[in-house]
Amino acid sequence: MSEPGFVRFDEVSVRYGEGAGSVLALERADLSFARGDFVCIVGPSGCGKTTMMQTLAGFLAPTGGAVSLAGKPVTGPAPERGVVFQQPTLFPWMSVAANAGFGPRMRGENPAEAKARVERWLRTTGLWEFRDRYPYELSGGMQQRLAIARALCNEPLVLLMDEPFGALDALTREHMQEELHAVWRRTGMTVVFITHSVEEAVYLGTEVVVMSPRPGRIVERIPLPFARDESAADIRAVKSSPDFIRARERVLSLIWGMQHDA
Ligand SMILES: Nc1ncnc2c1ncn2[C@@H]1O[C@H](COP(=O)(O)OP(=O)(O)OP(=O)(O)O)[C@@H](O)[C@H]1O
Repeated sequence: MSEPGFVRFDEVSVRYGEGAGSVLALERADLSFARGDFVCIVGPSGCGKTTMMQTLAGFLAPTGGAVSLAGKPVTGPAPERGVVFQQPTLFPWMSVAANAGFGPRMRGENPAEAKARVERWLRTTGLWEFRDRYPYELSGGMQQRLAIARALCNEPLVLLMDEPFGALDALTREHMQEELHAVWRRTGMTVVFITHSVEEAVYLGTEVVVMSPRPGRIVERIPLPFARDESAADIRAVKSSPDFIRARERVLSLIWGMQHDA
């Protein structure tokens, strides 16, 4: 079922600007993974995580190498690649349901099908009873759930998340991690997730990808068992288990070592 090259970064380099003042943000980054994987990218600040994700989103063309999804080169943004940012970019004048259904509506999809999909994802993200409210009536966590529901209403092949829980308080963040994990388990979707929280990455990821300081390269890929463990639904139990703490410390010491050597 799963294709190892579902998402591929082939020797991807990105240089911002030209000449002496230019910045090489990413240098021949190579990464490939299968459909259904939950890939968490971590690394020191400024190492090129967002740059890498933007090449997959199609917001940024690499200066070298190529990015592909499901065998097709990425040449620009498309609904098959849903993006969720740290700040939920919602339309304040639209209701929750209208925000969620924006993509399908813009593409002129069959209204009954679009409506069913909106209901499905608003129910999945616990927002169905708030469907007639407006973004300002929602908490920060609910707004971010809506941003996720809106991306999922486009039925993307891959969901790209750049520090999606970075602006939330610690308790809400943990709750959101649990919810995202449950949605991922239920749907088997493919996720690329950038985070500064190693604990979050180790809990959510089927794999943690560690990048070097700028220019960013992939220095280590660490497969993780926690996300796929059937008995691991209880976030507190997982995060306090000795195996989890060992894995978290391993990733932390890798990043710590790189920052120290830099
Ligand atoms: N538009 C731009 N023009 C010039 N330099 C840029 C631009 N965007 C990013 N950079 C530089 O490229 C490097 C990588 O940035 P990027 O945002 O991808 O890193 P990051 O790992 O996501 O950082 P952080 O963890 O701090 O969010 C940084 O040194 C940054 O200053």
